[in-house]
Amino acid sequence: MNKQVRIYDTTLRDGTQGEGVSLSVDDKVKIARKLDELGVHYIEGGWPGSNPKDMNFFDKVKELDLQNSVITAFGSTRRSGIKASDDPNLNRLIQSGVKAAAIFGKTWDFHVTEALQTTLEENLQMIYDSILFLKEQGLEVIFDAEHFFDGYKNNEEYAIQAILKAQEAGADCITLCDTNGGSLPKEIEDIVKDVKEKVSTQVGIHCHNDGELAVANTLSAVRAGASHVQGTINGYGERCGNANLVSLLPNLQLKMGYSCIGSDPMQELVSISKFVHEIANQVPASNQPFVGNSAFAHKGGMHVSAVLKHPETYEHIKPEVLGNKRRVLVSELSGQSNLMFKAEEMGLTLDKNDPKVKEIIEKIKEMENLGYHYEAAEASFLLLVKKLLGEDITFFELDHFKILTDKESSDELTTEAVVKVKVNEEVVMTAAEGNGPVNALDHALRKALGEFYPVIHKMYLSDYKVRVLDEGEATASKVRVLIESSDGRNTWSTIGVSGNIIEASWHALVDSIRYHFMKQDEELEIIKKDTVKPPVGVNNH
Ligand SMILES: CC(=O)SCCNC(=O)CCNC(=O)[C@H](O)C(C)(C)COP(=O)(O)OP(=O)(O)OC[C@H]1O[C@@H](n2cnc3c(N)ncnc32)[C@H](O)[C@@H]1OP(=O)(O)O
Ligand SMILES: CC(=O)C(=O)O
Repeated sequence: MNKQVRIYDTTLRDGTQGEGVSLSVDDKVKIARKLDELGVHYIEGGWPGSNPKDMNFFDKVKELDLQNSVITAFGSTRRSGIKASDDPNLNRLIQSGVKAAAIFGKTWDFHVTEALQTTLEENLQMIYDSILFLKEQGLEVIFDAEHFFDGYKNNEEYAIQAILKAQEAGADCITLCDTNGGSLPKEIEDIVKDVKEKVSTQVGIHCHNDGELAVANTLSAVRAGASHVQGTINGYGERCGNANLVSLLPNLQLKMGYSCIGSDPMQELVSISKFVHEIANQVPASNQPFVGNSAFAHKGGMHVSAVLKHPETYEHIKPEVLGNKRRVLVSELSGQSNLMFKAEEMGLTLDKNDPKVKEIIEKIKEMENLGYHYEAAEASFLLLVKKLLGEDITFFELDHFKILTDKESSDELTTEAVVKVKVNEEVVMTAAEGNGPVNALDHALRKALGEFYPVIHKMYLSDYKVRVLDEGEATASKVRVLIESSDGRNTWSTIGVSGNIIEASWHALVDSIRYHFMKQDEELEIIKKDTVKPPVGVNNH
């Protein structure tokens, strides 16, 4: 049996009801294009009766040549006491030019009397009239039965009456909504089963995540017979969000065997999740299931040892099928397996039985005890390993540096750094200004080294983070400095730890520069082997 589930994405409507999420029309169009590539069946674009931006979206999206998705507009049943044909909201749904509309209506008696402040009978009539009106205009109509599960638990007879009204009016799909997000998977499953016995129309599910069960509840509804699934990319949505489609899709398709989207688009899940986070200006959670950076990151030595033998020992699914990848972290919790994996990844030849392996692991643990955190600074980790293996990755040595910060009466704060370094037995001293001590040091060091290694000008610092390690010591605390650097193509992270923030920054800075020189050196070797001229500015020291 080919089990099918229709995927209904509401990132552009319910997703934008999430705090901090605001999308421009262009953002919405870009996301719609991606969702179509992903192969969702419906894209709910917004509420045309709510604001001009959403109406604008429906105009713009017509220009896209969508291949897979039907654009849907959202609205509500007519206002109480007026004709459906006179309701501005319903009319805007038609004016938006969509082929499908989703309207929500009340199915919980409490909401009818308290929120709508109308009679139970009038609400049923509102549902009926609104759906009929849209059907008469030739639209496919999805009825979102708002608060259905709470309604069913409080007044089952009325909740069922409400959805039967929607069916009678010709709704194409009745979506049962756990609007307050408080239901449990077993309740959802039992209620959906009961509904499936009572209605012949397609049943859908729309769950909120207030009990952190939106995905589980949605899967329970599907088990009970729901075949239309609503959710949002990354789970954005009102309050705690909606069912996360990024988790639902692999669960439904790869674990439960439902056909939702193709297997090729499934491999784009990581990239789509990141794309939407980026456009919505949201910071992705590293531990986001399936697609997060840490979703397949193994840290404990025991885990790494087993994963290297058989990945399925600690992985519930293959990362590649979602476009993700396996990572191994190095820390004080590492064993030799972590080191061997990293060494291979970094192109180092290391024999598992070499006594150096144990020495390196011990050194890592010792350094982490001092406050180093190598999983966040892989470039420093590589330099440490190379040094312990006896490779010369020094490039230059510090003779000394001095920093002078001057606060003038004019309130101007100036910082100067003087750096004396030794390169190939030659001593060079430079001075430079900066907007702070680290910046001044960076400038002075670049001046000093630029003469010997012009490639230094190809790199720049892209991020600088400081963390106080033992807050109890107040200004005498130890600090950890993490520096991220880039050459425009690659980025790398380095670390320094000290009781003095300038010294910690110096260590991180020096590691960053050494790593860059080392990489340029390796690149030069490769280029030389390919008998191509070295890039301009690369020194063969
Ligand atoms: C469960 C969900 O997520 S539903 C979607 C919720 N999303 C949004 O609300 C975002 C978009 N909303 C909006 O832009 C505005 O709320 C609008 C334009 C739709 C309405 O704005 P206003 O007319 O100023 O009304 P307001 O938002 O204060 O109140 C909503 C009104 O709709 C009524 N209403 C609520 N649900 C329904 C319904 N299903 N059918 C008919 N009327 C409804 C309420 O009773 C209330 O009526 P009242 O003004 O007579 O008390
Ligand atoms: C329709 C909808 O968004 C809800 O009931 O949560």
